[in-house]
Amino acid sequence: MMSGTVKIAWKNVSKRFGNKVVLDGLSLDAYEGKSLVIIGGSGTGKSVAIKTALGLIAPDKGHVAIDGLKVRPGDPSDPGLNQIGMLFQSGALFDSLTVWENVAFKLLKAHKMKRPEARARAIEALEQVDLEPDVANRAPRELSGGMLKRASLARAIVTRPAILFFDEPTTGLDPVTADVINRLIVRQVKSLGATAVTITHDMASMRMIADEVAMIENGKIRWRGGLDGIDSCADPAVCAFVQGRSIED
Ligand SMILES: Nc1ncnc2c1ncn2[C@@H]1O[C@H](COP(=O)(O)OP(=O)(O)OP(=O)(O)O)[C@@H](O)[C@H]1O
Repeated sequence: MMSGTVKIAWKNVSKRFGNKVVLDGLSLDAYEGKSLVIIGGSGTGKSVAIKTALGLIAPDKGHVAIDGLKVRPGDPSDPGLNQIGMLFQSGALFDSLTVWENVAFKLLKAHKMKRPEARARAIEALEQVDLEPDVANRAPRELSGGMLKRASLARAIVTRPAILFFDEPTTGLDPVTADVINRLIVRQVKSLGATAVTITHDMASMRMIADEVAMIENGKIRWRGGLDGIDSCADPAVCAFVQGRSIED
């Protein structure tokens, strides 16, 4: 088990939709400056867990704390929520704005930054995801799928957030773009000290980016540990999942 300062803590979080229990007393810590990867079968509540930390879904029971302070869902002044950069699975950009305006959206709107400075920051973020500065003035519809994903990632990191959430960042990407994304996640954590929480089904990506892995099953954490625990098959269900076998095999 890891030690250090707890940045994000899910404390006994439960959430149901109708009569479907999705999270059932989920408790999990994400440590400062570390990369936590969440794995688990489809529909087990991984995205819902992240959305409770983003303040987008309010738990029925329990709570999420950032820096020891309870997150206030929907409150734009919440100090924890303001530290978060998020790469959504869809990663949609506004087509009415240029790429740089999309990337700098939060700097322009929330931080009220002047346009030349915000544009320079956007170009810097685009460079970090290996996109050329000439992409800045283009419309999102002129970009390929992989370039869009990179631009969405640039938007997530442009505010230099202390916390980054990635929901399936490499899904549907070619191996080269997936590698850029993986390296970027590692760089954000290792050089900039960010805390990263990533949901992924991509086991190669998990191996590249994880300091620790947590597996969700039936709305709670089934297992957590390092990659060594996966390789030594500390929990047969986890190693079956990672190897892509059903547990009956
Ligand atoms: N806003 C909502 N209203 C109703 N049901 C929801 C809502 N959000 C999620 N769910 C349900 O909660 C369950 C868990 O969804 P979630 O998106 O967290 O799964 P996941 O583990 O991220 O799955 P996947 O790996 O397929 O993305 C699903 O059955 C989903 O339909």
